[in-house]
Amino acid sequence: MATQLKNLSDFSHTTVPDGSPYKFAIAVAEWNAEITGSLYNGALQTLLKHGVKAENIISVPVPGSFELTAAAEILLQKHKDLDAVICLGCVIQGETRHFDFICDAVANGVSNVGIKHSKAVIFGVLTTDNQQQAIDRAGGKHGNKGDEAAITALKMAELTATV
Ligand SMILES: Nc1c(NC[C@H](O)[C@H](O)[C@H](O)CO)[nH]c(=O)[nH]c1=O
Ligand SMILES: CC(=O)[C@@H](O)COP(=O)(O)O
Repeated sequence: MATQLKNLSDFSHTTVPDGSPYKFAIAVAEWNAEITGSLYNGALQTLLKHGVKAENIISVPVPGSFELTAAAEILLQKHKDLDAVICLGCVIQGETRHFDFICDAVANGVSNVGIKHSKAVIFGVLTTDNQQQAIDRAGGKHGNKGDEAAITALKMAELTATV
């Protein structure tokens, strides 16, 4: 379903687990900081709203979305008690194919890190044609992808703990 047909922050249709037992890390890219800052605030507030203790949330900045894969690997290596890692970024198409390489690298990279560690690594990265599309998905008319990423992390933490 395209984002235009749903709101990234509407979870009234689903049950969200209690987050109090779980520990999360949030890695945030500094590129497009005005966007990623909104994603981070959305993810953080959503985790806290659903019972995650502030002391159980590790937040780390990385230079760009390409570095999110390395951050997820480092965090899961150093913090064995993490239940999930949320990766937040915003990649906006420029004049060259650099966009394609970054998006492919991050999507495949964070997926592979999660599989390697048997922990959920959440792909909370906006990959947009332009700035307005990013604004619309970082607290704008389509909601906040950071909220969605946090809800996904909570659900996957419960799955990992209960299967
Ligand atoms: N153009 C964007 C970037 N580019 C930087 C890369 O992510 C990376 O930091 C660099 O290639 C060095 O390894 N990053 C974003 O997150 N968003 C962009 O739009
Ligand atoms: C996604 C990017 O790296 C991109 O914004 C960089 O812009 P350009 O492709 O014009 O160099």
